[in-house]
Formats: sequence, C-alpha cells, structure tokens
Amino acid sequence: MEEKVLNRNQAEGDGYCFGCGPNNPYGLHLDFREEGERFVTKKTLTREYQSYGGTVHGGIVSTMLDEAMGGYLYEISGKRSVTARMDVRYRHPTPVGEELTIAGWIDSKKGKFVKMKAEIALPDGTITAEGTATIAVME
Ligand SMILES: CCCCCCCCCCCCCC(=O)SCCNC(=O)CCNC(=O)[C@H](O)C(C)(C)COP(=O)(O)OP(=O)(O)OC[C@H]1O[C@@H](n2cnc3c(N)ncnc32)[C@H](O)[C@@H]1OP(=O)(O)O
Repeated sequence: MEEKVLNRNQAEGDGYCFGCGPNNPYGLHLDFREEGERFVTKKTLTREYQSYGGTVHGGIVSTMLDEAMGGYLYEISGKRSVTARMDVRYRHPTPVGEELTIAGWIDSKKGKFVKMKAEIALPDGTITAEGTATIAVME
C-alpha cells in the first residue's frame, strides 16, 4: 500500500505539538503515516506515561486517539483542525512496554464539521480503546 511520508516541520507552528511535534522534548513524537484512508502509527510507551502499574494513563490514551483524528484532518486539509467534541471507550487497559498501533479515519462530513473514528490495537489485534470525535476544519 502506498505510504506518504509527512513532514511536520513544514506545518504551522514550531514542531512543538505535544502529540506529533518532533521538537518537543516532552512530547509523544507520534509519527503518523497515511495508509490508504487511515492515519496510522506505531508506538511503545514507557512507564513515564502510566497511571496504575503497567497501564498507560487514560489521558495519554485520549491524546493519542485525538492526534490520530485531528492530526489526519490537519494533514490532508492543510488547515487548522480543532477537536470540538470527543468520546473515548476504554475497552481494556492499554499496556506500557507493548507496541501499540494507533489509527484514525474519517467517518462522515457535514460542512466544516467532520466526524472521525480512531482506535488503539495490540499486536494480537485486541482493541484497547476507541475514539469518536467531531473535528472543526477551520478556514
Ligand atoms: C509541528 C506542527 C504541527 C501542527 C500541529 C498539528 C496538530 C494536530 C493536532 C490534532 C489533535 C489535537 C487537536 C486539539 O488539541 S485542538 C484543541 C482543542 N480544541 C479546541 O480548542 C476547540 C475550541 N473550540 C472552538 O474553537 C470552537 O468551539 C469551534 C471551532 C469548535 C466551533 O466554533 P464555531 O464558532 O464554529 O461554533 P460555536 O462554538 O460558536 O458554536 C456554534 C454552532 O456550531 C455548531 N457546533 C459547534 N460545535 C459543534 C459540535 N461539536 N458538533 C456539532 N455542531 C457543533 C452548533 O450548531 C453550535 O451552536 P450551539 O448548538 O452551540 O448553539
């Protein structure tokens, strides 16, 4: 499948996005690629990002889902895309120290609002968290 390499340094700002900015020393450095009609990356988190022992903090889980959705729209539109509403279903604990596959995709569009979906999967295919969001694509 064709894979487009994205250069976030060309994006607005200074590369300090907490989710994807390459220059933020405290950021997650999520490096998404467009794969077909999905925005996908893999990430293994260390225990600096945990809540209960061995489990990724729920806020970080939400951030990764948010990034997969808002970041995708920003990437394909070139316009600032802000999250207006977001819902997360935490199905299973998301473990630290295991490779996570994070993916986002478009569900539907209505005017400037785009409904998005996202998920986090373990190597065995278990979905640990699902996100839905309404993202506003700004003019
Ligand atoms: C290296 C550099 C990289 C660059 C960075 C890449 C980053 C990528 C990161 C990406 C990931 C990180 C992403 C982030 O972290 S984005 C940061 C977090 N999000 C925000 O800060 C967004 C803040 N909110 C707003 O700016 C506005 O509220 C928006 C723009 C959303 C709407 O403002 P607007 O002025 O248009 O509307 P309004 O608020 O006056 O409301 C007016 C009407 O609009 C309708 N309406 C409104 N909302 C919804 C909705 N949810 N569903 C359905 N309808 C909705 C509704 O009819 C409403 O009327 P009422 O029903 O209220 O009467």
